[in-house]
Amino acid sequence: MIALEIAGLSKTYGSVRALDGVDLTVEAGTVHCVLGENGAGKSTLCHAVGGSLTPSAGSMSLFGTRYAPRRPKEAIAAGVAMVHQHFSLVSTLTVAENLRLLRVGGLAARLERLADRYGLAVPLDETVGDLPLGVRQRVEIVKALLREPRLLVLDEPTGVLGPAEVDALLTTCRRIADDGGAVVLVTHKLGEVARVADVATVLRGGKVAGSGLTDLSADNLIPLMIGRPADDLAPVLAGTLGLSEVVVRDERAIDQAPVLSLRDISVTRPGGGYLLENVDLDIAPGEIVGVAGVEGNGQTELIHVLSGALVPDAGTVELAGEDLTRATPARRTAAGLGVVPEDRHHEGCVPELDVATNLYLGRLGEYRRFHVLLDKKAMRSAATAVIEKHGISAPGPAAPMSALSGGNQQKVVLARELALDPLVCLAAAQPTRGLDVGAVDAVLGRIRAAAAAGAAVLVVSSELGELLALCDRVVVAYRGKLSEAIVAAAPGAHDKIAHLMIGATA
Ligand SMILES: Nc1ncnc2c1ncn2[C@@H]1O[C@H](COP(=O)(O)OP(=O)(O)OP(=O)(O)O)[C@@H](O)[C@H]1O
Repeated sequence: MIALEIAGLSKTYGSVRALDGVDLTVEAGTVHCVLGENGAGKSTLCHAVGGSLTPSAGSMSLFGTRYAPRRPKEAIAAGVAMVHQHFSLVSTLTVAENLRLLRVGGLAARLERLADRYGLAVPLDETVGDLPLGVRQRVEIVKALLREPRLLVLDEPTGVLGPAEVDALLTTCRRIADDGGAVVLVTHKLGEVARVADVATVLRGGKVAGSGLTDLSADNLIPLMIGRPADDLAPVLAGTLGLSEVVVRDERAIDQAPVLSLRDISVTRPGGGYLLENVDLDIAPGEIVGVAGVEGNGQTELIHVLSGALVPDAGTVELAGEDLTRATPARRTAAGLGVVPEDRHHEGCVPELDVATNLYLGRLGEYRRFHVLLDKKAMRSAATAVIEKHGISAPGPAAPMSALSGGNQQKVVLARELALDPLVCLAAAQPTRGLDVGAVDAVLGRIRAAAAAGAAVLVVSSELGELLALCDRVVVAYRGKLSEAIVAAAPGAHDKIAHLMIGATA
C-alpha cells in the first residue's frame, strides 16, 4: 500500500526553485530516507508534507486519499507527524506541560506505551530549557508519536543525539514501519541510511537525482548527492557519516607551549553540584583537541565559558598569556578566539539579519565609515567572496539568514569564525552537524588547515569517529569533569574513550 504519493511538487521563492517537480512514493511498512546536499530542498519537502508550507505546484495523496494540508493542524488531523530541525517545544515549560498542550486523551497511558514499545522515556517534571539538546530531541519525537501517526516525517533528527539515542531512534523508526506505518527520514549520515532504510531518494538542486534506491551503499549514494564520484573525498569522512571504518589521525609530536589554558574552571549548577568541576585544559598552537562525551556532560558550558556567554564561578581562561575569563565577546574576537556555538540558530547567528552582516558580526567596525555609517556595499562584496569560497548556497549576501537552509547557516557561522585574523584559537561545537558529505569534507579540511597555520583548536563532537580522525588528543566530558587526554593514535583509544563516555573508569 502506498502511504504517501507526491507528484510534480514545486516550490519557488522568488527566483529560487527550492523544489522543482519532485515525485516521491513512500510505501507503508517502510523507512524511506531522503538525502541530498545542503539546500537540496529536503526541509522544504518536509514542510510541504507537514502543512507548514503551500507548494507552488504539484499534488499529494495519503493512503490513497487526496492530501493538500494548508496548515500543520490539517496534516496532524490526517495522521502525519513531523519532527523539524528546529525545536517546537516551549522552553520555559516542563516536559509534561508541553505534552499537555497537545490535548490528547489518556496521556499517561500513551506515554507508558511509548516508553515500553520504543524505550522513549522522558523526564516529565524537568523544564525543557534545562535539558540537553539530545533529551529535548527525544521529547520532540515523543510529542510527534503521541498522536500515533500513520506517517512520521523526521527532518535530520539525529544530529544532536548520542550513539545510544540514535540506536533507539532508528529502532523506533523500524518498529513504526513494522507496525504498518511509514517513516520519511531526512539524514546526512549514510551509516544510518544503511542501517535503517528500505528505500532512499536523493534530491539535488530541488530535483530528484535518484528515486526508489535500494542499493544504499555510500558508493552508490554519494555521487548522486554531490554530482561527482565519491573517490575524491577524504577517508576521514567515514567517522562523521557514521560509516563503519574508523580512520585515526596519525600521531604528531606537539612541542610548543600551550596557547590556550583553562585552569581549574568550575561552574556551579543552580540547584547544587557542578556543571563544570575543576576543569584544566591546555592546547598548543597547531594542536587539535577533541572533547568527546554524551551530550549534557558539561560540553555546552565549556563552550559558553570560552565564548563569554558564561562567567565561571572559579578558574581562569587564558589565551596567549591574556586573561579572558571575564572579557567581552568583542575582546575575545580581537584576541583571536573564534567560537562556533552548538546551537547555531539561537546563539550563532541572527536569523533576521542578512548573510553579510552575519558573516561580519563582531567585526562590523571594519566596515564603518566615519565611525557611524556601515559601508554595506563593501561588506556585501567581501561577503560574496566568502560565500563562494565556502560553497554557501544562498541567494546572495543581502538575503536574510532565515532564507538559508540549516546546513548553509552552519557554513556561515563557521566561515565567520575561521576568518578571524589572527585566529589564535578556534573552539567549535559540533562543527559538521547538519552538513552534507561534501561540506563535511571541506569543513574538516579547513579545521585542519587552521591548525596547520598555527591555531589551537578545540572540537566538541558527539561523533567519536569524527574526533578520532581529526584530533591529536581527545578528552572525555563526564558529569562536568574532563578525563585525562587520550592520544587518538594510541592503541585502543576508541574503546577507552567509549568507556569513559558512559562513566566507566579507564
Ligand atoms: N524562506 C525562504 N526564502 C528564500 N529561499 C528559501 C527560503 N527557504 C528556503 N529557501 C531556499 O530553498 C532551498 C532549499 O532549502 P531547504 O531548507 O529545503 O534545503 P535542505 O535540503 O533542507 O538543506 P539542509 O541540508 O542544509 O537542511 C535553499 O536554496 C534555500 O536557500
